[in-house]
Amino acid sequence: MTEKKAIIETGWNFDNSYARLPESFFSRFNPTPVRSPKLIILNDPLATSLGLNVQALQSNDGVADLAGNQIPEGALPLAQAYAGHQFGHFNLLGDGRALLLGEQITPLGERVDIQLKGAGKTPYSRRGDGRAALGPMLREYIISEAMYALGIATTRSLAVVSTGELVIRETNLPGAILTRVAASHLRVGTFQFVSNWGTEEDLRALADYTLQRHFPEVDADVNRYLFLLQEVIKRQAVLIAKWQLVGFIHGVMNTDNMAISGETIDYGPCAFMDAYDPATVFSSIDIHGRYAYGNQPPIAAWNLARFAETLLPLLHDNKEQAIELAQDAISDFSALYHRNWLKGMRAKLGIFNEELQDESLIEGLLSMMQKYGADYTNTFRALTFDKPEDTVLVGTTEFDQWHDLWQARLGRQQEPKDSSHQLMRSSNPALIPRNHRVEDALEAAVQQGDYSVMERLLAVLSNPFAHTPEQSEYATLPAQSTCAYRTFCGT
Ligand SMILES: Nc1ncnc2c1ncn2[C@@H]1O[C@H](COP(=O)(O)OP(=O)(O)OP(=O)(O)O)[C@@H](O)[C@H]1O
Repeated sequence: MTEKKAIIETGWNFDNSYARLPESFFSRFNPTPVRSPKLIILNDPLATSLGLNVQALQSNDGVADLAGNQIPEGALPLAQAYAGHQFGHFNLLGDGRALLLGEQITPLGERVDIQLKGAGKTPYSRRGDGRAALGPMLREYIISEAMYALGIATTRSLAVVSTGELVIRETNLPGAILTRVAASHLRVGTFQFVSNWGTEEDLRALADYTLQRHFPEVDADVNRYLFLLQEVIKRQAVLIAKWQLVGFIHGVMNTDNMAISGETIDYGPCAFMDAYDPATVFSSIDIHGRYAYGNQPPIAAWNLARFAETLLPLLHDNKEQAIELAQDAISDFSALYHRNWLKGMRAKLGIFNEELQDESLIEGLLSMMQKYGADYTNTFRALTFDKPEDTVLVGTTEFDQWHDLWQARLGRQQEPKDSSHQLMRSSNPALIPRNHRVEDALEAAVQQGDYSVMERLLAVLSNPFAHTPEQSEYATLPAQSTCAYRTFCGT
């Protein structure tokens, strides 16, 4: 009897709804094969939840899929066209180094984009090489997965494959491809592209597609395009509030990096704030602080206004009335954002009910943190565990006074102290991806080929609210302040 070798199916289950949109929205294009692909990291739980077989993905065939060296059955690779305001300047862009393989239909019936980032040149590459370097792709993997564990809507990372080829940047760097998973890659910039270069029919097709994909609950008797605008605004209000609450700085909030789904997208120059300061900027290219921590909410509103402009022809036949509808919707953003932020801040301080003075209590703490350069994450953590001695604020009379006010505030609510502690524990992460920890992990990986540092970091980051001793170790600040820390994008 001859033994049959069992073939394990990878589990790709593609549908390609985006490819059914007007042809001008994208370019069908295949990935450019790479010399010697090697699997660096695979996200096993994510693969399983997508209906993919981990063992099959680890095999030569699986790695060839993730490297773009072969096209999985049912995939229809394409580069999406989009435009965007980059630092306020409008440009025609598009996937210059990413290719959408297709939409994976998961065992739960959900539809997610599977995209290879760094898969080679596309018609939108302009002068770029279509490639990505290993360090930045691992960085995207680490931070996006940390954001997911923090409960923040985000694109996810399925795998990183090294290519065996070098990419030429300031120096030669090892190349890599990231497999990104997203609810979709529809961006504010996608609408800007169609609004500028398409017909009204194209715009309606895009808006209808987006509604069907992300907001299928839309009622038949409402203005569906106004509903789309309002829902996108709501999702962004939730998202940006969550960023602010954990001290996340995106770094490059261009309109092409604002996802219609409400997920965080593009982990280029992002980083987490250490000492609390609204003016914090990490990105080396953000010279004027346009995307500083404290500017993120108004910048989100600005981006949403650009989104609203694209929808004007669909909102109402009468231009004036369309503008009025759009303006009303946009003006809701700051109140929506503020409500989400305040709710989150109350939770961070163990407060369940609402009092008018809560905001001044919160502002009081934040301004003390700013004055004394207190670490944002660790201060809330210290308060969570009644360990104010762990913050630099202790010893100042301002802090003692503030602490009394806070305790009195907690005393005025009906909840037992234990419940407040529970709420704080689940609202204040024990740790965030500290810049120096991320850099250490990347250095070991890229310079020495040692992935163990990154794997340990990913393990502690996967459960940020556990408050274990190991996490405390990872929460320590670097010996020197990281204020001078700079991130770079476009690699
Ligand atoms: N090496 C490259 N080759 C070709 N195009 C590139 C390259 N790097 C960036 N681009 C393109 O430049 C534009 C802006 O780059 P940005 O760094 O914001 O995007 P990205 O990180 O490649 O993609 P995404 O926003 O999908 O995460 C995008 O259109 C992107 O495709």
